[in-house]
Amino acid sequence: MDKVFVQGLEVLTTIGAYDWEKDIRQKLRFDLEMGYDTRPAALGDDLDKALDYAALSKKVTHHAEQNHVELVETMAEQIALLILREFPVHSVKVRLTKPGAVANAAGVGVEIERFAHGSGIS
Ligand SMILES: Nc1nc2c(c(=O)[nH]1)N=C([C@H](O)[C@@H](O)CO)CN2
Repeated sequence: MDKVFVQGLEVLTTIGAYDWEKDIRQKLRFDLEMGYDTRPAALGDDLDKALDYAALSKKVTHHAEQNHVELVETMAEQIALLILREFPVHSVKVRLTKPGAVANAAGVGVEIERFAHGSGIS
C-alpha cells in the first residue's frame, strides 16, 4: 500500500499526568503515516483525488491544541481515530513524541497503528 506521510508536525498544547503540567503548554511532535492509494491522484495530477496532507495536518493541529489529556497514549489514539473517521485512508500510523518530558532523553512517546477495515469506521 502506498503511504502519505506528515513528518515532525509540532503542536503546543496542555498535556500531562502531573499537576504542574495542567497550567503549561508543552511541545508534541507528530509523525503520521497513512495507507492510501496515490495512483488516482498521480494519474490525473489531481489534488481532489489525493489525500491532502495540508488539510490533514490542520485538523490534527486543531484537535491537539483544543483537547487536553494526561497521556500521550490517549492523544495518539484520538488522532488515529480522527484521521480514520475524517479521511478515506486504509490505515494510519501515529508516532507521538513528547520532546521535553524526560531529562537527558531526546524524546519519549508512543507509536500506534490502526486500520479502517474492521474498526467500524469506513
Ligand atoms: N507511558 C507514559 N508514561 C508517562 C506519561 C505518558 O503520557 N505515557 N506521562 C508522564 C508525564 O506526564 C511526563 O510526561 C511528565 O514529564 C509520565 N509517564
